[in-house]
Order: sequence, then C-alpha cells, then structure tokens
Amino acid sequence: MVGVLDKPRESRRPGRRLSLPVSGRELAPAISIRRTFREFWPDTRGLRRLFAAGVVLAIVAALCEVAAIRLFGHITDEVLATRNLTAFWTPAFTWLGLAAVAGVASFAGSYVTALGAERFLLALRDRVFDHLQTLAPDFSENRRLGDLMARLTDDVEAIEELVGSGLVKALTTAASAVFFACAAFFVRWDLALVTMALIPAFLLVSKAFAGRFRTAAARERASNGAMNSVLEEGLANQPLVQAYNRQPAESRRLHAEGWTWLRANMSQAWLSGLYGPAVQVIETVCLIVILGFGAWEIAAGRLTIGGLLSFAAYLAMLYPAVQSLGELALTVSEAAAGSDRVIEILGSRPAVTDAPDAVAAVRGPGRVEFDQVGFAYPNRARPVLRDLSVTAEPGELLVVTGPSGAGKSTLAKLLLRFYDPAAGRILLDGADIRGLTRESLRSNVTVLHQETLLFSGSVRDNIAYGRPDASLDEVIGAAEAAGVHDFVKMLPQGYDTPVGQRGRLLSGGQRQRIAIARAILRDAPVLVLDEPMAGLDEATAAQIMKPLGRLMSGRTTILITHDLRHVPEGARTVELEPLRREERSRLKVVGAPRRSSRLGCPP
Ligand SMILES: Nc1ncnc2c1ncn2[C@@H]1O[C@H](COP(=O)(O)OP(=O)(O)OP(=O)(O)O)[C@@H](O)[C@H]1O
Repeated sequence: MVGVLDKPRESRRPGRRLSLPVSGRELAPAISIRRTFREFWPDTRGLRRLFAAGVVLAIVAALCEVAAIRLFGHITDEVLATRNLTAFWTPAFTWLGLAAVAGVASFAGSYVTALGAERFLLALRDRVFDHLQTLAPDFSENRRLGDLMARLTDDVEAIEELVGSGLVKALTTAASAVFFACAAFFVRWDLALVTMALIPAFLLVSKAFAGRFRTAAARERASNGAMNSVLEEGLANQPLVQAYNRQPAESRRLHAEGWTWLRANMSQAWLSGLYGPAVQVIETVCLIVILGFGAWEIAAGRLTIGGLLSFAAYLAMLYPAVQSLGELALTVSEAAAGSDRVIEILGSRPAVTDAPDAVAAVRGPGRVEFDQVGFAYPNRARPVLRDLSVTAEPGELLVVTGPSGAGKSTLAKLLLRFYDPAAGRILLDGADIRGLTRESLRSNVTVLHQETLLFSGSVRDNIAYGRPDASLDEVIGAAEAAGVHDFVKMLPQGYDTPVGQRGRLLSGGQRQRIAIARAILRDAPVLVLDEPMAGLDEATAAQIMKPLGRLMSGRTTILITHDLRHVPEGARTVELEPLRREERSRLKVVGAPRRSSRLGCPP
C-alpha cells in the first residue's frame, strides 16, 4: 500500500512527554483550545493556501490508496482465483500508476505543509519577540530568562503543531477515515456496520486519556522552562559559580530539575504506553469479528475472497486513521498547554505606550526637569519617589547622590519612559515626555548603565550599536575620544575582534571605555551616567575619567553616584534621601567635595 497516513510532520521538540507535579511553580493559566485558535488563527493569514494545498494533496494520496485496495481485491478474484494471467496486466499497471500519483502527492503535500508550518513559526516567534520588546525591561528581569526562552522556542512550536500542521493532519486524517469507511461500506455495508460499531470505543479511550495528557503537558512546559533557567543562569554566571566553588551546588540544582523532568517524562511515557495496548485490544476484536463473519459469508457463497481481503484492508487503513484522530486530541491537549504560556506573554500590556497624538522630539539644548514627580513600581505599595522636583540645565552636570535604594536609578528609568510617573511631570526642553514618541525621546537621551552591557559581536558592532550606519572612521573617532583606540589596534582582528559573551573577553575598564565610545558616537544631548565607576579600581577609574569628561562635554549630564571622589569641584550635587512614610522626596543640596581625582568638568 502507499502509506498515506504517515505522520505529516514530527515534533522537533525534544522529550515533550512529561508530567508530575512541579511543587511551588506557577503554571500559566489554563486557556481553552478555542481561545488558542482565536488568538493564533490570524497568524495563518498568507499561509492558508499552503495548508489547503497540503490537505488537498494528502486527500489525493488517500483516494489513490482506496483505488489501489479495490484493484487488489479485483486481482485476487479475477486473476488469482481464476488463474487468468491475461487479466493481470491492466490492473497491475493501473495500480503502479496510482502508487506513483500517491507518492508524488504525498511528497508535495508534506513539503507544502512543512513550508507553511516553518513560515508560521518564523512569523509567530517574531511577533512574540516584538511584543516582548514593547514591555519594560523589568518584565524580563522579573522572570527567569531560560523560561522565557522556552516560551519563544518550544511553546511557539507547540502552537504551530496545534494551529498549522496539526490542523492539516486532523483534516486529512478525517477525510481518509471517511474514504476508507465509505469504501468498506461499498464492499459490504452490513459487515461494515458491525465493525464500525466499535469505533466509538476508540474515541472514548482517547477522551479518557486527553485530560491527563493536558495536565502532564502543562507540567512539562513549566518543568522545561525551569530546567532551561538553571542552565542559562549557571552558564551566564560561570565566573561567580567557580569563584565561590558552587559548581557542585549548580550541578545538584540541574540534577534536581532533570529529575523532575525525568519523572514527568516517565509519567507521560506511562500514559502513552497504556494508550497503545488499549487501542490494540479494540482493533484485535474488530479483526476477529471481520474474519469470523467473512469466513461464514464466503462459505455461504455471499462474499468472494477478494471482497473479504479488500474489506479487511480498508478496515486496516481505517482503524489507524481513527486511532490517529484520537491521538490528535492528545497532541492538541499538549500543544494547548504550551500556547497558554505564550498567550500569557502576549496578554501582558506594556506599562508605557506612545500617546495617540505623540510628537517626535527634536534635538534641543537638553534641559531636563523633574516636576513634583511621584512614583511607585507596579505591584509595590510603597512609593519610591514623592513630590520630587529637580532640574538639570542645558550643558550642566547634575550629580545625584544618596544611599542605596533611595531611587537614583529609578530617575533614569523614568526619564527613558520605561515607566510613567504616577504624579507630576518630566520635561525635556519644556515638553512633557509623555507627549513625545518613545523612540525620539530615547534618541535624545543616552544612558551609561551601572553594569556595562555589551553584545557578543565585534568591538565595532558594539561601538556602533546606537548608530549601526556609522562608518569605520566615525567608529574609530569615537574610540579615540574614549581612549580605547590604541588598545583595539593591538587586538588580533582590530575592530573586528569578537568581545565574547557579554564582553567577557575584555577587562572591566575596557568594557567601560567601549561603552563610552558607543555613547560618544550616539551623540545625544542628554546623558545619564549611572555609577560609571562602579566595580572599577582606583587606577582604572582614573583612566576613564578623561574619556568620560569628553563624553560629558557640551551635554546635560545627570551623574548618579554614591561615590563623590570623582565628582568635579563646583558641580551641583544633590542628595536623594530614602522616602519615609508620608514624606516627600527630599533633595539636599550638598557642596562639591574636595578630593584629588575628579571628572573633567564640562563647560
Ligand atoms: N523593577 C523594580 N520593581 C520593584 N521595585 C524596584 C524595582 N527596581 C527598583 N526597585 C526598588 O526601588 C527602590 C529604588 O531603587 P533604585 O534602583 O532606584 O535605587 P538606587 O538609589 O539607584 O540604589 P543603588 O544606589 O543601590 O543603585 C529600591 O527600594 C528598589 O528595591
């Protein structure tokens, strides 16, 4: 036979079959399959023709199969039983032709379905990632990275298996089941009726398993995410792990998650293992009924051997199709569990969006004013800022100091509109930043973060990150101003040298100077330096002062630091005090400290 009922597309997700409770771990809320389709069916736009072609081609292959079985019965009765060889050739060549057509249709069907599935995956992954990028960075920071990555990979695939290739499989399998059932009825309707009576038993069995599979799959998705998180955290923090001799603890953590995964896998294997034999018992009962009834009919001369054999062949094709439909319900249950987790991401609304009438900020002198600003982080009852007012005049260096947790870095997050203040306003050159597009606002403000953030590309990629169209000369100019050019020249591939994961192949000071070069190249009128000397020793800090001075020159700079040693003499310094109950944010103006090494003061 041609074998049209092969699975059109195997899941590429490794070890998906898991179960068992994952203690203390939150699962995404359960969402119905109907809601999954409502959410993701629009993503099939533009691909529906491919999926429809996949269905049509698989149906053509199934029809060829039906005709081939009919020819098999014909050859049995007209050639084998009568020993008439001349009657053999025509049906034999027709059968060959059908096999060829079925083969081509089956291949083309699988190909177009896979193409549709891959394009669906590509588009959906892009959509979820784009949505994630609209959420404040805190969304990712409040979650485990490995788990988020699992949602963007495995869970997105699970959705495809439900809405794309899963649907194609459901339609083609259902169509094949109808064809084989009709063909069986055509041969002997009464015999067919008897055997079809057992079909509901298949469906009952799969229904009984579906709920358990769904729970098992939901646990697996969560467990998979947790294991990815342990891997991601362990590898990303390897220097810390090794420096603190925590390798055995990290290995134990992974082993524990691996155990949960293993136990869950075994639980699901148990379910799958039980499902197969349960279905097989029903199938065997059906075949015995056919053979017994068929033998009786042949003895009475009411059925030919060819008729019985082709009838049995139709049912042999029909039962796997019905079984496959039942299994599909199980796959759908699994896939729905993954889609719940993706819907949870897509359902998260960005804390901040552009106002409908937002205008683009033009480059101005860079006056920044916090006007009676009040703010509390979402889900935190205690406000961080209350009634805070402070202004940084164009070209001025404003130093913001204060104890840890006072809300200094929060000022930078508010200025970039990662959040909006609950009260008051923040003005850039006199315009409320809520009325500006976030893109134009952010291109007017450059932040040098407390932790130097680099990507794993080359030195050049990292310097040009804020201006990817910058020429090599511009990149070199910025590197020279940041005092990093001489060092880069010595690297084996110069500006094309990879900096390693998060810039780990460079020293802290080198990373900081590359970040300064990046900020110089970006050339925004407002600069926020969040603890630029954090983690640097005295000598390295001294080395980056000059480049920092060049960066600050001519820009409005808000320097956030609790280390006043490097602050230029005469710079306006304000101290932010932690908020006490019912109190307003208090800013104390403190004089510029007198110490030997200071930042170059901007004009
Ligand atoms: N994403 C967040 N969600 C909830 N609370 C937060 C978040 N980020 C910061 N906080 C809280 O807000 C307060 C102010 O934090 P912020 O980082 O602004 O302090 P800071 O003055 O910059 O401290 P440091 O000098 O230690 O960097 C802290 O109590 C902190 O725990």
